[in-house]
Amino acid sequence: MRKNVPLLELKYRPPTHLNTSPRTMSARTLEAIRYTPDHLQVLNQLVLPHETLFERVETIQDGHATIKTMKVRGAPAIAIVAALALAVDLSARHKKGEFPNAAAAVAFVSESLQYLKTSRPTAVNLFDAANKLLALVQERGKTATGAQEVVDAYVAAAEKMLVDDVQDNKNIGRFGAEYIFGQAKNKDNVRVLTHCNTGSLATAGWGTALGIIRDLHATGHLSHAYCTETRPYNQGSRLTAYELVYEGIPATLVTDSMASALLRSQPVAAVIVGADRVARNGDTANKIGTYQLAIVARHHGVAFVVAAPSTSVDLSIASGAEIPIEERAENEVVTVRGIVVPLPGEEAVREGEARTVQIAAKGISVWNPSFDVTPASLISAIVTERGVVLKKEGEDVFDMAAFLGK
Ligand SMILES: CSC[C@@H](O)[C@@H](O)C(=O)COP(=O)(O)O
Repeated sequence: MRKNVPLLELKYRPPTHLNTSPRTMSARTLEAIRYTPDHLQVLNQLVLPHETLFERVETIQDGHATIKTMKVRGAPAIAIVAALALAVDLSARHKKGEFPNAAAAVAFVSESLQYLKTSRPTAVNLFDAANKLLALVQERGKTATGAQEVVDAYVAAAEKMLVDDVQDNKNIGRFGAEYIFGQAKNKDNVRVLTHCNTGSLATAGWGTALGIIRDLHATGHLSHAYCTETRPYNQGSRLTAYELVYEGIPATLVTDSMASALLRSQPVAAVIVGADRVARNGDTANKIGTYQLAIVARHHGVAFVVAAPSTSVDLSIASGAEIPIEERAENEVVTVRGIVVPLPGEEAVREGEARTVQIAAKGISVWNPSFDVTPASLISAIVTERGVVLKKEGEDVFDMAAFLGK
């Protein structure tokens, strides 16, 4: 067996005042979305891990801005925040008597969903949720005698999305953990690598790829998790690392450029990632850097597992070539945000203060695609809440339509 090389261990500890979730499988799961009827608060992920700041979302404009600026991010969480932002806005307007009849409420829902869909382009969950909610409200509008029935139907469906996502994630966690443990060669030393953030902060709770890691840990089958930094936005070092430390899961942070060296030096059983959109053939768009991890995993004979709810599957597209890839602002690449820490010998001025600093040469041009597409041929399995999708013997692609019975 290969010797374990000690790698940089996570240094910071999360604040102790964070809220905990009452969900059954872990009393310590973080939450990004706090919702009670008529009241929505979203954890501002731009200031994590240094600050815990919940911000109120009252209107669809608030919801749109929260998603676009990535205060909330992660495919399932984006969809749920959009749905709930409209739920609280719709209810408030209805209470003020803004909808004279059912048709007016349906029209407002339709326009609002159209607007919310313009917040971010790659993750399909937002579009899937918006289309389902619109269809439901249009149907209800046909028989409703007043706006109240339309509002009630919309709010109930949006709230159900929040509840269902947690349960779906727990099923993904269970199926994925069984699959990875089942195929691991060394069951006494199951190590996994993950990319970006796919945990409680990226979903309604629990997480997809990180949900599998939680499940492996909860069942005593995980030896160690590695998470990438995930440049340029650092969802790995800021958010996944935070969740792993918070939950007490044995974990080590690596920079993105260390993945090949890690897979050569450690007995990693699987690379596990989330998805923003899965095409009919299984090609998967996920956070930039996922594709190169899949190539590295293939080179080292390591399983490459995608974990996503079926709401991330877009059966309307044949392959990943049709997935729109969001390009984001240059400043995400040339700057980093953090808190001031004194270096040895340095005077500790303004220690702990949040700062954004320029790290690249001024004037350099930047390309900042937020996602890339991993071809199905490099993916070993796609884990959904309905089970594990595998390729047929000798085939290079998945049949997602057949798996979903469509
Ligand atoms: C369960 S979240 C799955 C993906 O959405 C996640 O891996 C990812 O790529 C998130 O990207 P982000 O740009 O942070 O929204």
